[in-house]
Amino acid sequence: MISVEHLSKRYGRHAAVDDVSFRCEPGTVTGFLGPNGAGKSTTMRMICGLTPPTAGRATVAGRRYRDLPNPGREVGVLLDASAQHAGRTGREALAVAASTMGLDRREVAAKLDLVGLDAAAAKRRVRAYSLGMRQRLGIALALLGDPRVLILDEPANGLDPEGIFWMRGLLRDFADRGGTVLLSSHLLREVEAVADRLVVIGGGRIVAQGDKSELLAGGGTLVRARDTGALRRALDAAGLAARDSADGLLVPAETEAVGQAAADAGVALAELRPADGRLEQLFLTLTAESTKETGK
Ligand SMILES: Nc1ncnc2c1ncn2[C@@H]1O[C@H](COP(=O)(O)OP(=O)(O)OP(=O)(O)O)[C@@H](O)[C@H]1O
Repeated sequence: MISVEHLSKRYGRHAAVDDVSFRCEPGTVTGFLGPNGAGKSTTMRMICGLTPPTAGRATVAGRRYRDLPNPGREVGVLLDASAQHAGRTGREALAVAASTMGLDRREVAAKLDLVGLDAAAAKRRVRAYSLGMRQRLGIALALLGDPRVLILDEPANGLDPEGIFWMRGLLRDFADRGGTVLLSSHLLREVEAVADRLVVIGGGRIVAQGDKSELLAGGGTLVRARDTGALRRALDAAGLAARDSADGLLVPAETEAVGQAAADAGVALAELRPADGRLEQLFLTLTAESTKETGK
């Protein structure tokens, strides 16, 4: 369990994080979502005791991070995969951490295996690792002490599509066995695929939080046919109001009702899907604003 209560961080006059509160429960993956510069890393660093908050408090498993007697056994952290000691081999990096935590050396081999770093990769120095390999090593380090909580900042960065798929499975499995996961991303689709809950941050403030399905619902249905006129008449006949959108017709109804109306009228569809909901719209606006501000 992670609890964040009214956390704020100011740098001079700039509020990097402003009165942020949320909780992450056991058995769930919480996606911490926000555009670049929104305050995700600063919040995570405060949870892990690396940045002192200006106000507020964060606890992991009921205690402040720095009060945990053996933090690596309680919470696995991956904040910056490129911050690992470049001169060590992957195996050495894990062995050093295992000895600090008082773990059996066998854990090193088990975790290398779990994250898919083979014997040859384990013998190479970290400076020769790709970003994807560093992420895998970082995840191995986070999992080393078999913690019940994982805090991962942009763990999908640098992973290839197969790696991203693998990581989603790993995090889902971790949560399904009762673990608590907090992971950040600046990409909605990336966290949407694995998260149960979403916390959305923009300009240092929480702008939305809740169950993923609730936050993503409510957009209606997007439908497209080659014969738009026939589709419009079919929807009319079924009593469904439709309006034009850039991608087709937008209908404030479930996909099933829209598909049925088209089928009843014998209209062939080219596309039928839930339309982007409020969260997508909100997130697009946030991202556009941050791009304007930062020029990124
Ligand atoms: N040490 C610091 N000194 C001054 N300003 C900082 C510092 N660390 C972060 N900031 C500022 O705080 C804001 C939030 O940054 P943060 O890194 O937490 O955002 P983020 O959501 O993690 O984005 P990114 O994905 O780009 O890292 C930004 O405006 C950033 O410039």
